[in-house]
Amino acid sequence: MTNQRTMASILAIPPNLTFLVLRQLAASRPVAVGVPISSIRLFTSTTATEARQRLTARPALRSTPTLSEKPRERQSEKPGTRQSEKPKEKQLFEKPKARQPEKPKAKQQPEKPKEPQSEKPKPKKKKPSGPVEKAPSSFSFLPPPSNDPNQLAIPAPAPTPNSLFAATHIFTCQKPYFMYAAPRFLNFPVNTHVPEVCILGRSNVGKSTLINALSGAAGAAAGRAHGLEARRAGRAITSAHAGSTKTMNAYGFGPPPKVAPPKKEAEPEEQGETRIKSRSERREEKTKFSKERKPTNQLILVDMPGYGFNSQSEWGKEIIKYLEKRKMLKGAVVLIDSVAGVKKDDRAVLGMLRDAGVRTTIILTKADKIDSMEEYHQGAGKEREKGSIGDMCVKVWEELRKIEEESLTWVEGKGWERELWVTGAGDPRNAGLGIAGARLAIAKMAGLVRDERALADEEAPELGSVVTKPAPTASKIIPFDQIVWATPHQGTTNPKGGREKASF
Ligand SMILES: Nc1nc2c(ncn2[C@@H]2O[C@H](COP(=O)(O)OP(=O)(O)OP(=O)(O)O)[C@@H](O)[C@H]2O)c(=O)[nH]1
Ligand SMILES: [Mg+2]
Repeated sequence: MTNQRTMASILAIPPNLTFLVLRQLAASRPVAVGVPISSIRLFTSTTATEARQRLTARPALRSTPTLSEKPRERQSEKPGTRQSEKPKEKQLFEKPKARQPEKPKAKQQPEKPKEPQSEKPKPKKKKPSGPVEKAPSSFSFLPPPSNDPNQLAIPAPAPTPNSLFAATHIFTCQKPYFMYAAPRFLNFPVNTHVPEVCILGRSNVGKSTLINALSGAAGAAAGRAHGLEARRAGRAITSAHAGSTKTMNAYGFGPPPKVAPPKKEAEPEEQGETRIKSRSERREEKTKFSKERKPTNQLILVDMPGYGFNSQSEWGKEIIKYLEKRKMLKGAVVLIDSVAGVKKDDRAVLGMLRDAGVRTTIILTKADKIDSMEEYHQGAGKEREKGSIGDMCVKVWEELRKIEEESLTWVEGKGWERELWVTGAGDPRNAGLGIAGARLAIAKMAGLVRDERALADEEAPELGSVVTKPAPTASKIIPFDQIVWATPHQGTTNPKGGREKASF
């Protein structure tokens, strides 16, 4: 019986203390217990397993916390303040349930100021500090008459909307297409149908930026075209570092022209000729009929590597070959920095164009670097400031006239265009400054668009200034024979017999 009672009392003892209790019992009742040790061990082991089962069963009854609940517990519990760690007394005195609702109040308070914050994103957009005036889409100057004592540049009359629209359509009706990059002239694919215009200028003058602006990239976007993304969009890669364009890169604009496939000419043997063809003739013939691809675009612009700083002499040699040999080359656009003006390298390239007999148009770039839009217009006024765009135009004409002295054909109005076009292709403030005009200048040179203004820039005036009359209709062009030339200090006589004053 005593053994049974002992065992019963042991049952109520926690399992971790059974061994100690048994030792105490053995010490207090050394003889009377009389329980074999093996049975005690067995008993203790069974109670331990039962107790373990109970302990393990308790957590199983609890619902396992979800992922969303876990962070809540962590947020509410500060380190060292877990409820399980707190003494029971504290848990009793504390009234967490009553205080807990105060926390959401603290959360609600910051929510109120958030609403007005979300309503005020606009103050971040600061208005540009620069002028708000709208940039002219076409901006060009004509040279003053030789007898003008002031020798001021004359703002050219605005092109007709028809011709501006036609030129803009070519460049923007579809995405530009990056056709190829040719490191050497030999790498150029054969082209017998699509007119080409090349863009020349010193390194960093803004050639690639202008090409992007022509295709519709606005302002800063035109001057920040980098990497594969720009390539995929058909854009020219630009950089603030000189010498970024290292190959002759061709870009296609406008839809493909409708051209009939080239027909093979009759063989000389068939015509009874026995002449043996030279190697270059055979190669040309072979490429002409077998390798020329179907035209993809209406117009090709070739972005040339810049000359001057960071350039390579090899590029110059290849460019000269291109200018001399490319059959579909309709003209060259030479870009000149509005601030820097004509440099030694520019003179050398203009001389190259003169020698190769390539028709040339000058476009002034970075005109936005002149402080305000007012100064553009002051270029033509009598109270103009020094260093205005008008002064720059006068200097450019002087240079061109010096260069043309060595040629009989490459002359004002024939070899080079008298009208100077002013642009700010990469201007972040006045996006698109003069870009529509530049499109017209290029499309006109390529023979794709007619300039409908009553200008006679084919020939330089010998005496006085050119009289231009507003065209009665947008499409009518006054023939060269009908243009009336003004004599110095006199009015002009129009064909109808009346007298009219020289315009400008
Ligand atoms: N402010 C202003 N910056 C321009 C303009 N045009 C070009 N730029 C900047 O001038 C830098 C050179 O432009 P690019 O178009 O890469 O010059 P590039 O002539 O092609 O230069 P290379 O390829 O090195 O021969 C870029 O950082 C352009 O953002 C402009 O009209 N106005
Ligand atoms: Mg470039």
